[in-house]
Amino acid sequence: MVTFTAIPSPSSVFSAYASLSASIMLFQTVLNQFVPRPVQNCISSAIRYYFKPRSSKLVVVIEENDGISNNEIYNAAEIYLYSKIDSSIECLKITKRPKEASINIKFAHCEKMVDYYDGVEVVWRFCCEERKKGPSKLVDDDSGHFFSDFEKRYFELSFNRKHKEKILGSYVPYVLRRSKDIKAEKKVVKLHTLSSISYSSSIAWESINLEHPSTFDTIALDAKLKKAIIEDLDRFVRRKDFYRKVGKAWKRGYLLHGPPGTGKSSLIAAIANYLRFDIYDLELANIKRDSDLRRLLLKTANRSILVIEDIDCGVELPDRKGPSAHAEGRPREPQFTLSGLLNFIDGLWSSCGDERIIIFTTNNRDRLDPALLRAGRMDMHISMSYLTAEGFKILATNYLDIKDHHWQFEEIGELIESMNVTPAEVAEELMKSDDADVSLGGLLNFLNVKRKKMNDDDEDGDGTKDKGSDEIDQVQKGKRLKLDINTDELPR
Ligand SMILES: Nc1ncnc2c1ncn2[C@@H]1O[C@H](COP(=O)(O)OP(=O)(O)OP(=O)(O)O)[C@@H](O)[C@H]1O
Ligand SMILES: [Mg+2]
Repeated sequence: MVTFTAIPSPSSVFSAYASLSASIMLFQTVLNQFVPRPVQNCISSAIRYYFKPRSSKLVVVIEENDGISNNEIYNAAEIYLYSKIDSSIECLKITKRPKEASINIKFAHCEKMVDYYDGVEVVWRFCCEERKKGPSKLVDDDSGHFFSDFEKRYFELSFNRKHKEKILGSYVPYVLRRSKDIKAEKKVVKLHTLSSISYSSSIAWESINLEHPSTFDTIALDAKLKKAIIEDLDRFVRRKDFYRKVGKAWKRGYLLHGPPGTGKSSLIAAIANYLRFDIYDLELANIKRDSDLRRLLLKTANRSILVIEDIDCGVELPDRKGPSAHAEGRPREPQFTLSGLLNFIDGLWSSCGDERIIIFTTNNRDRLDPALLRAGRMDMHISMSYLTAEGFKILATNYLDIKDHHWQFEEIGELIESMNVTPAEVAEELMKSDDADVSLGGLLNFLNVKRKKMNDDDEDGDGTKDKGSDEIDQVQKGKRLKLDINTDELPR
């Protein structure tokens, strides 16, 4: 069977075209004459929208500022992209403020960067335009500094629209997370101490950069104890959801106890440097009232360490039963009390702060109020004690750069094990010369003199060594570094 298809003749095509053009012209004339201008605009943009060829690209604009506050995603993108700058970038600008440790890098002109996430290509474009009208704005640069702003800055993030869910739901949160980590790495750790305000009787926090070089590598500690502390800190910082789930405040308390010069303050600095947490050094002797304590503690920031050194002798704390009697028999003003401190630790601050560490130090744990020692208050009791032969090797590596075994190590190690010598004493000897042989010779001499003095004292006295506390008893029995963890309190 044969079928015939009718092919339109050129004249019929031309006449159809002519009639279509005539209809469009008629439609335009009607539109111009009878329809108001705003409605005309709406109709034409709707027509353009429906007949425009569809692009597969989706562009997301991330402005620096929404007119009121900074855009967190913009700041995060800035930090994230600077960490990925490659040779394609032609011009950058750098800044550094006096209190910052490292330089800040920023794009100077419009730039384009390509990134890949889970196999998907994303293109970032940094755009920077001069503001056309209006006064320049004051902009907070995310570090508490304000500057006048003549430019409008934004990022354009473009990708294939079929990956919209992946990019907005997972890539953008990833950029936010990465920027937080990069910021934490760069963060300058601050030490906040109390100072009195000249025009009033109150006291306030004052901060300086913590330039204490102590780290877990430089601190002479029993390897197991060091590992346990690091693991405890790591567990603590990653357990946000756990603390929320069990309804516990996200805080952790450590009690460091041990003789002077055994590294309690150095360990605090090592913890702060490890976590990049600020330290708030609370000197109890400066605090007069509970209300001052509350005010100061409320001013401390999250991700910080509150330190109370020498808790046993910083201040005579009235006990928890209330005001004690004054020397003249009059009741003492109910001012700063131990219960105020403990209430705060247990309650007030716990409920309004996140990622807080509290560290108490003491030279003598036996002298502490039992209220401070009861289970659950301090999560970990860390005993810092006299130097061991193993600890000495860490100090020798740090101070003298001796990596391998030195011929004097054995003799020094044996002497150290046989007496109570603090890391501070040994560190001081090791600092006396750059020459390892000279330093170690000096240390050996120091240890021998100390040993002889100890023997002489023993002969003069009742034949026992000067122990003074239980802790030293444990040292004599070879338990040099002890770690008690209140295991009930440990999140698993
Ligand atoms: N365990 C240690 N590892 C490395 N260095 C140490 C250690 N202990 C002490 N030092 C050295 O001794 C100095 C004094 O130590 P640190 O101030 O940390 O002792 P402390 O236990 O806090 O003493 P105090 O009870 O008197 O406050 C430190 O600056 C450090 O150089
Ligand atoms: Mg100290």
